[in-house]
Amino acid sequence: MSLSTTTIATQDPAGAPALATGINIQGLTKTFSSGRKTVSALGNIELGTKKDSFLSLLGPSGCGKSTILRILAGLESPSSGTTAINGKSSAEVQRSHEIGIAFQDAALLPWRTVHKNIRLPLEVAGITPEPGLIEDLIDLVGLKGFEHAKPAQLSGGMRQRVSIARCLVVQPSIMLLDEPFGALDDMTRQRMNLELQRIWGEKPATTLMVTHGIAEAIFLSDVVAVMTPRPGAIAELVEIDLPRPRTTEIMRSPEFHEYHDYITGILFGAHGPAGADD
Ligand SMILES: Nc1ncnc2c1ncn2[C@@H]1O[C@H](COP(=O)(O)OP(=O)(O)OP(=O)(O)O)[C@@H](O)[C@H]1O
Repeated sequence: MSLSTTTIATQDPAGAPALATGINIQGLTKTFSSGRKTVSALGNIELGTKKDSFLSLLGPSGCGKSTILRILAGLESPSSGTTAINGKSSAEVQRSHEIGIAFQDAALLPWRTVHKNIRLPLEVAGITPEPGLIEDLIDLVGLKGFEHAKPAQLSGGMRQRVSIARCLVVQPSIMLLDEPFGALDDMTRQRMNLELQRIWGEKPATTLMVTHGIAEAIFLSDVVAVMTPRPGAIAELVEIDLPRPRTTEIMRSPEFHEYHDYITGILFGAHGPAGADD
């Protein structure tokens, strides 16, 4: 297919530093050891994106997607190699409270209201929210009227919205999203993808999203990094050259289908069934 040449991502961040001003991963490997057993999760990851671009990691189950995200977030340490986001190390990023993280499980505190769950990261950081910030976020994710509801009173989609709002409350310049809508039904997931695109469009942030959804990855991303089975490596970077804002109609366009077929070919062609959702 006629994919554009990659201009906002690189598999050689050291050789193309201008293309790695966002995510910058060089020579990254990760081996887990427990007892006598060792698992080589990541082979040798070289990956760079431009600041404020949206990158998705797509690949077979167990290829190390979440491990990359966790290392970038500073929740896991690499066996070798270096990572940086927006020119900062994971430790610096963590200290500066400019990172928003959301996981598949909304992981809300059940005894706190929507408002207080969203406020939590600021409390932990000892930061007083600007007046109106939490209310604006509640509005942004479409939860007006539910400020004082507890998680148990919300649907799964609403809980994920709270989780996204909580991710945004630190006004992140970096977003790390680990299958944020993986647990939702297709329709809710599509609505959430539209919301996420809108939110990201209003305040761009260097973003990495782990997903199993090929369509979701194409819809949201500037670049999709397709990974090989474990030990994970980047099979190919696919730049998604579709105009923004993207609408659900675009998902029915020939261009979208072309990307879908192309990525499916990388995932399932060379390496057999690879475990993507759609
Ligand atoms: N803390 C850990 N201890 C031991 N092994 C681990 C640990 N975390 C991850 N692994 C292993 O590393 C490999 C990569 O795991 P990871 O969760 O990064 O994959 P993934 O691509 O995100 O998978 P999935 O798509 O199924 O969520 C897997 O084989 C997993 O079992």
